Amino acid sequence: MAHINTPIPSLKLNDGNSIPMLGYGTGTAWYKTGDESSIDQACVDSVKTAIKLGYYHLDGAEVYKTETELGVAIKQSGVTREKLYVTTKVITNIADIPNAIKTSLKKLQLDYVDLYLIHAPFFANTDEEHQKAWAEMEQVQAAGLAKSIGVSNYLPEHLSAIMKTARAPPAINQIEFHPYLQHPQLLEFHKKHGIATSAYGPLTAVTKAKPGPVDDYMAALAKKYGVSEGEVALRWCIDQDIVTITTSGKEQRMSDYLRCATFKLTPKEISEILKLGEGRHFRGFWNHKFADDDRR
Ligand SMILES: NC(=O)c1ccc[n+]([C@@H]2O[C@H](COP(=O)([O-])OP(=O)(O)OC[C@H]3O[C@@H](n4cnc5c(N)ncnc54)[C@H](O)[C@@H]3O)[C@@H](O)[C@H]2O)c1
Ligand SMILES: OCCc1c[nH]c2ccccc12
Repeated sequence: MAHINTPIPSLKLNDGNSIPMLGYGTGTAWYKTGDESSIDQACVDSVKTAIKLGYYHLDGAEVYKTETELGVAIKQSGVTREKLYVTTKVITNIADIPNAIKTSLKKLQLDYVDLYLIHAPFFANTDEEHQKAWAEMEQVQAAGLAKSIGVSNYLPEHLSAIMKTARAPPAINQIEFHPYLQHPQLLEFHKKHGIATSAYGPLTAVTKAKPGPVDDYMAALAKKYGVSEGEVALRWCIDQDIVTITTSGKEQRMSDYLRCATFKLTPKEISEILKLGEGRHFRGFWNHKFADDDRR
């Protein structure tokens, strides 16, 4: 399998740390619904393949029940800790975040994660509950157990609640993002407060939501750049300074998707996809939770 030599670009976060702009996820395809104690060897092998190919940013979560697999793969990869960028997220044990990170680190066989995220805002009903959780995230960071701290699936009202008492805005908000879910108001809020955006589900327009209004244009761009539509979808996020999280169990696809580092879309191409996509709405995750909020 050819190794793509073009380096993945990085983005500087508001805390001074840098994050690689393409990450390999251990949710979706790898999410365990049953018992966590048995090791999913296919997941371990795929993470090792991803690392071997050059995915040094790895995205996990306690709720995926794959932190152990991620830890084993990291250990067996032979790649030094400093070269890797490891994210995990808290939601199941949100009531005691300092303890939750210790449990996650043990499974990951790590001393620290590069990024620790609150997985979703739905555990809290009041500003005070949001603020208490965020204060515990700050405690985890101060203890050196997470280099950067952030959130996921937050809307402006959730971000505003924690920012009333936070020492600094979250470094990043990981959200579903693709041409059919563009969140213009949320992205504007992020920009105003120096919060980076990360995209999950970046391939949605080309994998889950066809047929759709971006299809022909994405196909033409894929032809122009000699890549697949998947790489165009990933590059479209990266070219908007969005940290992009994808995944696959197929080595060929993992390898192909790294080609998104080898070309750049023009500003006109980026805005054309925005324009074609904004007429359609498609949410792959969390339908029941966001409902009318989707266009924000
Ligand atoms: N924070 C959150 O709430 C949240 C939610 C969802 C995902 N995530 C993270 O983001 C990662 C990526 O999310 P995603 O899987 O939605 O991203 P994605 O849009 O990149 O889709 C990847 C999925 O599509 C499949 N796929 C890839 N190429 C394909 C092709 N050409 N044809 C058909 N199927 C193809 C893969 O097997 C994989 O299951 C997850 O693993 C997880 O780590 C986070
Ligand atoms: O990140 C994947 C989305 C997801 C699946 N199960 C969850 C439980 C809580 C928060 C997010 C998720």
